[in-house]
Amino acid sequence: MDGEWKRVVVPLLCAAGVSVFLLKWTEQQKVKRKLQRAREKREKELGQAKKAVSCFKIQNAGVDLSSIVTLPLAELSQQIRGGSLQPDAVLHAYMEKALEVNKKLNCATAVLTESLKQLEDIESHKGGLLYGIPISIKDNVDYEGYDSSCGVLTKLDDPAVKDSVVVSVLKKQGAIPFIKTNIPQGLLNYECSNPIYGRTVNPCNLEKTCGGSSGGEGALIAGGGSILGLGTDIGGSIRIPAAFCGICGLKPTNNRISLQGLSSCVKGVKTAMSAVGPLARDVESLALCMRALLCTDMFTLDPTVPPIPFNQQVYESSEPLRIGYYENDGYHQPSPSMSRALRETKELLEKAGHTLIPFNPPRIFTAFHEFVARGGLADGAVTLLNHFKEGPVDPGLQHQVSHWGLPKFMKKMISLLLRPIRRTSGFHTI
Ligand SMILES: CCCCCC/C=C\CCCCCCCC(=O)NCCO
Repeated sequence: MDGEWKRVVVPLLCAAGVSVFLLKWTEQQKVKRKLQRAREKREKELGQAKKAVSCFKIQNAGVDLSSIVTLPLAELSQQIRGGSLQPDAVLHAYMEKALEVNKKLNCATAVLTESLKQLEDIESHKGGLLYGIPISIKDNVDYEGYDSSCGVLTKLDDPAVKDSVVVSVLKKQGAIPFIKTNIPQGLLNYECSNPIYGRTVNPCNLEKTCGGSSGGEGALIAGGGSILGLGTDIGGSIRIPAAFCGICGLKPTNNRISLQGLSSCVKGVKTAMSAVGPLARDVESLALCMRALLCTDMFTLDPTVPPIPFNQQVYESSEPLRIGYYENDGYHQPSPSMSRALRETKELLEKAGHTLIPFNPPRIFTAFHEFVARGGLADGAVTLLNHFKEGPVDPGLQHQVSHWGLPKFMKKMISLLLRPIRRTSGFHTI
């Protein structure tokens, strides 16, 4: 009897072991293939862009593309409008520069080769505020036919069915979105790395991060490969890469600019919402982008956006302003260099005649832990974690993902244990 039992169970156990191994191996192969497909797609687009630039250069030997990318946005726009520069030359000039910058910084997730087709009827947008201006968009901003990957495998091979409202409006204004830029996985980090497209680095120092989550934008624009870009920001995702890369960025009030057609790994969060905003080399360019976006087309395409146009009068006014500022929010510690920069800015503004008023932002602890962490993970992080199940987690996010994935009773226990020191630890909310 003893021997018979073994003869049945041992092969069964072996078969089960082999099946589990095969299943795991098949899953791993599937993940590898998916990653490879995404990377090959990007390589193909980069190759197509390179070819398009070469062809353009052969056919237009007299055009100096390298001088085009040195022009500030206002001047570039003026020259295109005046006819001394052609939109096709400008687009190819930026494509060439973006390819060069991407080689160094790894900041692109896709080249929108569709943009070359947009040139065919670009003349019909001659009245637009951004007529003929090539622009970059962050990976999570939907552009028809392209993935908005957010750096997770679940969102690959799932191209957007239509343009986001911001892309539609900018196209109507004559802008030509030509490249999508890299992000940290899940858009939840101030670094810029994900397992699909890798890490983007800072153009000022290749050893350093470009910041995140709109890190690809920061790097590409600061490197000279784009003149204007769109990012998104909840807790610093436009402002941090802009600061790290030495360019300008604006996080407008939430829903000042339409959020329709933006991809994310969390759904329905109302307590800490993302905002769309521009990044560029100078403030004037940010203002031009806001002016272009805040138009009837946007208010019609997305009726949830308050129809308040850009206030040119306020923007141009030289009236002295009362400006609120704080040096430290009592929660996130600024580095000494940040404090110094803030003080220097304050002094410059005062010298220019403005009044600077210190204030303490109220209840930062509550804002972060209750609104961002608790609100963002209100379903016990189920939605977010589902996006990480299929494939590799970026090392920069592994720590957080492991915490989010702990069984509920363990989270409760740790939360109880940490409650006495709740002001210095946020674990009980996460
Ligand atoms: C609203 C989503 C929050 C998910 C909760 C995660 C909990 C803690 C991590 C907070 C990190 C927030 C980083 C936000 C970065 C950012 O601004 N991303 C922009 C996305 O458009």
